[in-house]
Amino acid sequence: MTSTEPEPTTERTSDSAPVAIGAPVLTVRGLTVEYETEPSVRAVADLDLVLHRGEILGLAGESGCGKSTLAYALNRLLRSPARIVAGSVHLHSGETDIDVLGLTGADLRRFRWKRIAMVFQGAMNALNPVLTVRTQLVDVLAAHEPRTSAADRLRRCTELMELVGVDPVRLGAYPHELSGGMRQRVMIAMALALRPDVLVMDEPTTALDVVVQRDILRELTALRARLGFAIVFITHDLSLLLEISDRIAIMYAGRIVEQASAGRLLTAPRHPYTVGLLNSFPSVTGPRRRMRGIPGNPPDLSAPIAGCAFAPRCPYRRQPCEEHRPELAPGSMAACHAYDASVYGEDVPAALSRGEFQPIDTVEVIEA
Ligand SMILES: Nc1ncnc2c1ncn2[C@@H]1O[C@H](COP(=O)(O)OP(=O)(O)OP(=O)(O)O)[C@@H](O)[C@H]1O
Repeated sequence: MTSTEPEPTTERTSDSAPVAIGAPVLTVRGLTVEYETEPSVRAVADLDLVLHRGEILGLAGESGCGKSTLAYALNRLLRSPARIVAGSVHLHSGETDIDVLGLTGADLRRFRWKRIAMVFQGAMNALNPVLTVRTQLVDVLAAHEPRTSAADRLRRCTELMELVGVDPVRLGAYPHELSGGMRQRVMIAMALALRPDVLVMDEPTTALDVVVQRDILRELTALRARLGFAIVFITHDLSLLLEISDRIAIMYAGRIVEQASAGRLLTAPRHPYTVGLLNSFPSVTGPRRRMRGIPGNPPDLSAPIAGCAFAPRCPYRRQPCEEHRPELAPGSMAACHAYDASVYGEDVPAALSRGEFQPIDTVEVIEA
């Protein structure tokens, strides 16, 4: 059992229903994605991830760290110039083990929506403006389950609308007759129409006001408890992820640098980047603290990175950080040399253990 493969647990969700987090449903190994531009951009690098049945995995990181590229790769939705250059993605559904990167043609079309469905950024504007909600939902069902009768499809449309909290009388509405929140709920209904194993959500609620956003997310977590699908939820809003996720993976420069339960991440973050992110937003429930952003910018992913990609912005960097890349090894808590005294040259800095992040110009940076 490694840090990327937690023990199956039973979590309690916001609706108080116990959720069994089960066996792996999606396993990603060594995934590497490049944009073949001039120069090429390595947006996802050697990434490992295990998602469990019924789990909500939050994926956080600053803009440009590769979150969307990863999401699109999982669902085989990447378009040129993006290319998956290495790695594997396997979906485990019952007795079936699907090699996602090996799918082509009709198998690939069947896989999308049916196994992994996606709700992406701005999805609520992706509904066809000249078709009613009913027609669009029926189209998804008819395309993937052609043997069902018209009456069955209509019954299913009503069920789906009820599932996402929209009155089924709205099935006859055109998208412009619905509020943003309702359109987003309809998109979630479409994504759930074929009972997927995994729902990938890329910034699905950022365009909505906070109250509507929270309502939708509360219902979504209740739905996964009832239906048992797993969710990969992507946003740069770490405070939101801490509320809804079972587990959180922090991405930086195309790699996962820390992965932990939401509770552990909040109370005992390990990677200096995670610490920096946590110090960048106000805590609603925790103690008041001075907020500081992380100075500097993420690295240019078109240039080779020697050592730790975060080192130039890290107040705890030492010489080895600039020379060798730290790995998120099985069993390790964070991809950071500070947790390996044999490389770092001293014990974990006390300020890092306390979860403090000080901008580099206000602390003494110790070079080995
Ligand atoms: N079509 C493209 N051609 C070249 N490079 C691209 C392309 N799309 C994305 N990239 C680059 O890939 C890297 C990862 O981008 P990606 O959109 O996956 O990050 P992200 O974390 O999802 O960002 P955001 O939160 O802003 O959506 C960035 O450096 C970006 O500039």
